[in-house]
Parts: sequence; structure tokens; C-alpha cells
Amino acid sequence: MSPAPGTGAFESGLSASTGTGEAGERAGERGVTSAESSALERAAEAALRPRRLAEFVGQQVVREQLSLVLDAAAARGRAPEHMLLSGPPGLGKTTLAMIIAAELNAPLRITSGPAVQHAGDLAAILSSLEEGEVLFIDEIHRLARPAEEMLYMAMEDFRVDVVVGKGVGATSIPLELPPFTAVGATTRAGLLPSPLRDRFGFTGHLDYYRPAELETVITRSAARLEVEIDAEAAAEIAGRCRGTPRIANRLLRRVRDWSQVRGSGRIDLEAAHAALAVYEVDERGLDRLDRAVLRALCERFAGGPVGLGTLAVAVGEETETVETMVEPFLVREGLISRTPRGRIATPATWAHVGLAAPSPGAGTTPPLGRF
Ligand SMILES: Nc1ncnc2c1ncn2[C@@H]1O[C@H](COP(=O)(O)OP(=O)(O)OP(=O)(O)O)[C@@H](O)[C@H]1O
Repeated sequence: MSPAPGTGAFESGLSASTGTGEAGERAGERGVTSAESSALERAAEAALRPRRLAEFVGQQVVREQLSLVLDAAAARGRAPEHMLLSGPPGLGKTTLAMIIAAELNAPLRITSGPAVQHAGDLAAILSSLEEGEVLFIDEIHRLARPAEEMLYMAMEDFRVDVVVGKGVGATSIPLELPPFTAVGATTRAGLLPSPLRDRFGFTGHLDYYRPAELETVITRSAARLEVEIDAEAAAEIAGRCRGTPRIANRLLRRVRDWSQVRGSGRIDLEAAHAALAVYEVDERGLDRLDRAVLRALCERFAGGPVGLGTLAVAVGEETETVETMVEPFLVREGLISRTPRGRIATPATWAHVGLAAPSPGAGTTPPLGRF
């Protein structure tokens, strides 16, 4: 799963995207390999994943549209059209793909763009599909071009031409496919070429969740984890999980740890505050790296403008890390502004780091380009 843009890599190990950060961190202590810790993380996530559309919280418009597509297909006794789900990481694209298969009572085949590097890889998957099967392609924007072009015909005509042999001796064999439903998921919808995007009959975009919706996610997950949680504790966690159910569930599991090891076993407001302090997640959901970026912007560069590369170096991170895993959330929160001359602090930035903004015209740093 690609690193998650828009959700900070919590330095305390609460990586909001792949989960390997936190689990990897703890794995190091326990001697578990990072691969095993990722598997642990995925298993923990899977245990909390909603299984039916009725259990899927929020995203009202997408749910209504999807429900209509599924009901109409069921009424006609046909496989529904292909579907594309887009949106930032951790918001429920994979969950919805699994729900679609469950609601259709259809087998689900899961693959991803990075896993399909050759047309032959895709031909092997397509040729083994059962009638009505749901083929979920995560990170579909990362499909290799030859595979992507094969997918066009497969989605349009339920047919692929498989080339056998090489050079002058090569022959193309048409392969008829059973009707299937492709479900693509992407965090970068803009990268999809229009021939591919146009082949999806339904496109749903998932957006960040409201705190009340996240409270519901947290409360339901706590019930699944068989841990009692006070409403105000659920609200506290919901306010700090960056609008993202994946992070909500992860913070809930960490607060549950604290409550079971240092508290009464029940999640109350005290346990929530204490655990979130241990993981250095502040009241707006920022973690240490987020705050380090804001402090560097204010203290080292007088609020900017400063180039992204320079800012990344100042906090000891790769430019890519800051750009994809820290900045989107800070921009969304109004804590960083992107300008052609570089990144600049906003009044909210100065307030968040507890510093007074310099008076206008005071010595500002000349714009430093990106490395
Ligand atoms: N609407 C929702 N209601 C309840 N839980 C949800 C919802 N959306 C996501 N979750 C929870 O968040 C976790 C992550 O969701 P999911 O894996 O579907 O995100 P994603 O968008 O596919 O992320 P990525 O882009 O990183 O693959 C799931 O395991 C699930 O438990």
C-alpha cells in the first residue's frame, strides 16, 4: 500500500498509512520482522472492517449511488458495471470493494497496480475469473501501461488478445472472458488516463469524515474489540484522527492498550488523554513530525517562504515524506500555505507553535528553491 499522503507518519510509530511505522516500531522491540508486523497491522485492520453497506459509516452520497447500482444490477440479474473508488488513504476504498462483493454475494479477487507489471500477469488473472466475480485492483493508477491497455478491452468487451511467442512467430489468441466487475481504487485519480477512467460506469470519491461519523466508527470498533468506551473519550479520539477511519481505529487500539495496561480497562477521557499524550498526538491530530515542520518553518525560516526541500532537510526528512505524508494534512488544516515562492506560515501556524508572528516586513527569509 503506498505511503499515505495526507496522513502524518506519526514519529511515535503511529504511521497512518501502511501501519508498518507503529507496528514496525513495536516489532523492533519484540523482534518481529517488519513483514510480520505489517501482517499484524493488516489483521488488526481487517478485524474492524465493516462487512456490509449498512455498517459502512458516512459517505452518504457514495453509499446511495452505490446502493442504486447494486440494486439495479441485482434486479436485472447482471453483473454491475465497473466501478472506480478514489480518495485519500484510509477512507474506505478497499472496505467498499469488499462490501460490493459481499452485497453481490460474488467471489472477490484482489490485486494491485504494482503487483501487475506485465500484460501476462493480468491475462493470467482475467482468464481465471469466474462469472460475476469482482476483481479489485488497488492503486490502479500504478498499473504498467501494457497491462492497462489489456484491461481496456477486458472491461469493454470481456475479451483479451493474448500474444503467444515472440517476433515473427508471435500469434495473438483471442480469449473470451466471463462477465466480471472491475473495482479500481486510487489515491491519484488524476493520473488515470481517460481511456481507462471512461470504462468505469460508476465513480465514487471518498472524502474525509466528520468527527461525529468518526465517533460512530470508534464506538463500533470498540464494541468489536469488546472494550467499553465513554462517549467523551470517543469524541476526543475522533477529534484527533485527521478525518480518517484508519487512524481512528489505530488510535483506538493504542488507547485500549493504555487503558488495559495502565488504566481500568475501560476507555474513559483520562485514558484517552494519557494515551494520546504518550503517542504525542495533539488536540488537532498533529504528531511530532508535523509539529517539527511547523516549528522549523517559523523558527528557522521566519515563517517562509521556504522551498519544500529546504524545509525537509531542516527536519531531517526526505522531501517526498514531507510532501506526501505531512503537508496535505497541514494544508487542509490551514497550518501551511503553498505559494509559488515556497511554503509559508499562516497566522494559525504561529498560534499552533506558540510563537508571535513577526511584524510585516520584518526580515523574512529569501525564497529558497527546492533541491
Ligand atoms: N466508512 C467506514 N466505516 C467504518 N470503518 C471504516 C470506514 N472506512 C474505513 N474504515 C476502516 O478504516 C480502515 C481502512 O480502510 P480502507 O483500507 O478501506 O482504506 P483505503 O481507502 O482502501 O486505504 P488505502 O488507500 O491506503 O488503501 C478499514 O480497515 C476500516 O476498518
